[in-house]
Amino acid sequence: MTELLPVAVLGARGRMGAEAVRSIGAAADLDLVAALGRSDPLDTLVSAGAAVVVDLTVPDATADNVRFAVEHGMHAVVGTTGWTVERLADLRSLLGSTPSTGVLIAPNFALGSVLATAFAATAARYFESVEIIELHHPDKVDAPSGTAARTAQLIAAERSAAGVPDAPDATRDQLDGARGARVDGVPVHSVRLRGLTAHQEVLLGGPGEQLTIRHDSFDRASFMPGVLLGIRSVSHHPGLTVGLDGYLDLQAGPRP
Ligand SMILES: NC(=O)C1=CN([C@@H]2O[C@H](COP(=O)(O)OP(=O)(O)OC[C@H]3O[C@@H](n4cnc5c(N)ncnc54)[C@H](O)[C@@H]3O)[C@@H](O)[C@H]2O)C=CC1
Ligand SMILES: O=C(O)C1=N[C@H](C(=O)O)C[C@H](O)C1
Repeated sequence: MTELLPVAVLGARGRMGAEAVRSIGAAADLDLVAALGRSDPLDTLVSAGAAVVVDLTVPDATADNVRFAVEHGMHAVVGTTGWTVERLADLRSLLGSTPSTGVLIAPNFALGSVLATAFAATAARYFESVEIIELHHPDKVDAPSGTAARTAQLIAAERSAAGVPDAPDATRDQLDGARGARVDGVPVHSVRLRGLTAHQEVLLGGPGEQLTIRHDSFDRASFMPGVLLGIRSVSHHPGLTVGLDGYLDLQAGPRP
């Protein structure tokens, strides 16, 4: 009989955590050994024998949770936002001392979102202007979304590598925030609206034309295949991977 993979969820009573607990519980190859909330001690991960820890908590807690997991020889699959450049650097250096441990930081687990971000980064080489609008439920604590920040970073890197000049913007007179926040120079606008789940549009403009790349998660079920893929794959990807695209082959196959 094949051994089940022991998995623990942090943030298990949150919106995403509860969905992940259900999906892991329904997976025949996974064994949910712990489902922890905010006041449960992290030592439970060790006594439960978790091999993979899934972090779906809050930006203030996630870095310490992942540090604990790595220091105790567990792989981590992280959906929580709040991973600044400094936090990622600290994690990379920690992982340097445990080379067989894998950590996946996935700003978005939905396949469509991962693809939309990749398409937008490619398209951004060819358009003069690019702006991001992300739209979420009003219970979200962070803005801009992790997905929008990641998309902006990838867009900026592609534009810089391709030598695309900064998008022109003649605005001189504005109310604070009217032009959004800048992430690596890319304007990001955050909408919070009851009824929404998680949505993003990348607007690309050139002379006489516009391309809009939009992704919608209508339900948190959209994130679950990516969470399960992360759990099953993380031990095969030692070190730090940022973005689920690191576990996917997004290149087009051979043409017929
Ligand atoms: N990567 C992805 O595809 C997705 C990522 N997210 C991100 O996941 C995170 C959680 O989102 P939601 O579930 O909507 O939030 P939520 O607020 O519903 O859930 C967070 C849960 O974490 C718990 N918590 C806080 N500190 C904790 C700690 N130290 N240990 C254990 N549990 C702790 C809270 O009590 C709460 O139950 C956010 O950062 C969100 O942006 C959300 C959806 C998809
Ligand atoms: O808080 C959410 O809901 C989401 N958070 C992630 C983010 O900030 O990008 C992923 C998705 O957008 C849902």
